[in-house]
Amino acid sequence: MSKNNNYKKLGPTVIFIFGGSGDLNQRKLTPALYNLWLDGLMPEQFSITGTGRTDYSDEKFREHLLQGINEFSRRKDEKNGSWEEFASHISYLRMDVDKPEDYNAMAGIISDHEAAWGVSANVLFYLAVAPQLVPEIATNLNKLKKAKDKDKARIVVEKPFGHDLKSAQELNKLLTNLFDESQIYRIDHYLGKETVQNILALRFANALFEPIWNRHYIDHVQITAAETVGVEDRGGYYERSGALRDMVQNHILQLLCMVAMEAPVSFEADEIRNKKSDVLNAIRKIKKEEVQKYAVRGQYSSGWIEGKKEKGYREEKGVDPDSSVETFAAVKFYIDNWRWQGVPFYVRTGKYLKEKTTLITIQFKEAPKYAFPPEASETWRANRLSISIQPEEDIRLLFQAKRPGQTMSLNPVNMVFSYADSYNAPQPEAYETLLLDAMMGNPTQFMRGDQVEVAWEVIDPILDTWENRPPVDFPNYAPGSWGPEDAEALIAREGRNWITLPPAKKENGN
Ligand SMILES: NC(=O)C1=CN([C@@H]2O[C@H](COP(=O)(O)OP(=O)(O)OC[C@H]3O[C@@H](n4cnc5c(N)ncnc54)[C@H](OP(=O)(O)O)[C@@H]3O)[C@@H](O)[C@H]2O)C=CC1
Ligand SMILES: O=C1O[C@H](COP(=O)(O)O)[C@@H](O)[C@H](O)[C@H]1O
Repeated sequence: MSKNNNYKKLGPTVIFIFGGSGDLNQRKLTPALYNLWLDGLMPEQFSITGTGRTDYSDEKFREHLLQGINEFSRRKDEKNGSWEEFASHISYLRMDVDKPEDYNAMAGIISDHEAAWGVSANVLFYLAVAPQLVPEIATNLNKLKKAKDKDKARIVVEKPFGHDLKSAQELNKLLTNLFDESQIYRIDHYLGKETVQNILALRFANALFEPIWNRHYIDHVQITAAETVGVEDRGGYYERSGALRDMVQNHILQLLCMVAMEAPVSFEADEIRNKKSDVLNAIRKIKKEEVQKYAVRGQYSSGWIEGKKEKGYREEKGVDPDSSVETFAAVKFYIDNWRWQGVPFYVRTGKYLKEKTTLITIQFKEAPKYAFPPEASETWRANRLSISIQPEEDIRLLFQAKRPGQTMSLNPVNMVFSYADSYNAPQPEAYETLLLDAMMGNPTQFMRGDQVEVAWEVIDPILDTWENRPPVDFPNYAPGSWGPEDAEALIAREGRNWITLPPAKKENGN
């Protein structure tokens, strides 16, 4: 959003990353800042300080981050001195967020930079830590004079925001007591993905989809966010989270909002957020006694993927050997408003699934009258719009076509828009877009407090029910599968099936 529209040169900025020694910083945040710097989008004067309890020297910390650049960044270290120059802006501060005295060093870092630069700097506090640490950090930050400067200081809070509705409400209350709402950036990195932002362009910059984008023409919507990795080293975090909190409460509900929202009248931050809030408010709350009908949970066992034996979730580091935390979740939602009444939205997400794919499918209804001979085609459900968010980045419109030949034989074909074929330039990563937005003070693609709370209201009954009714059949899916059988049944009993897509280039040759 920020890049072309209203990019302006940023003022001197001091960045602190709480959780600097953690996975997110190594995997996404530092690579994003590095790419912004390579693209000339970082401020002229800036510093980045990572924090954590791990005992790093500045040098070791930079080495750790360089590994992340080489493994995860869209641009690796080209060994031309760029990384060294960028890394000279990075330092490490060993601190425990629970110790108020450790925050004094932060005040010192800010004032040292301001003295060296001769200006009052902007400060970005990025909280890349588990939600239970956020209240402590926010309370301690509030004692720093600079953090209270609403024109200069911003606080980015990672998802999940809170642990449930109650804690999210408490956290919102705490943060808005301590800081001005304009300083608080609740991040959901899916909102920074190019392909996600493009949903707004697809829907609201084209007139052709709107007339059919409703219950009269759409049979159902599917959202799949599948990963081929397990929880890796994040067992400690995941044990307090699970798939529903980690992915559905935030990323998946935000995707659902993008598909289901009404047209905004402007691109003002609050206008977009209001339209999304309307969707979240209209999602039917699942009654506790109906959770089993609407939601399915799963946990991966040990098993083989690509010739390699993988551990079951219960054997992962930091995980309780009897854990009932779900690594897979599928839910059927309904949105009770005029546009979507009666249209099911099936969503699913999980670790160690068969494919890495984030895919939104809009399945249109059957043709009202099929004049072709029945043998012409096996399917009447041929009209489908597939929005591939990642790793394929394309949009496909599936429709029936006549096969060449003397018989009337039909088969579905795709009209494809592919990012790679249409644009040469590499796409920025989500965190690049969002970090730039946060530095610029553009909150459009961040969550407002009320949105987060309503999303918890949607999820809480499922969480409560699952927590109070431990699963009897865990583990219940093998790595490399599409999750538990019950997830297939959730959709199959309504005469539908989960849709996955082959790479676009292979699909049309049939
Ligand atoms: N990893 C990812 O791909 C993504 C993560 N997120 C979110 O980011 C957040 C962090 O996740 P992730 O990086 O994976 O988690 P990690 O467990 O890898 O990192 C947690 C960080 O918190 C720090 N920390 C924990 N306790 C303290 C303490 N008492 N004092 C100081 N620092 C502390 C750790 O530092 P140390 O151990 O050195 O003390 C570490 O740097 C989560 O909310 C997650 O949902 C969001 C999107 C993607
Ligand atoms: O927020 C999270 O997202 C990642 C998946 O992000 P993606 O951009 O690679 O799709 C997920 O692995 C992680 O568990 C979760 O915390």
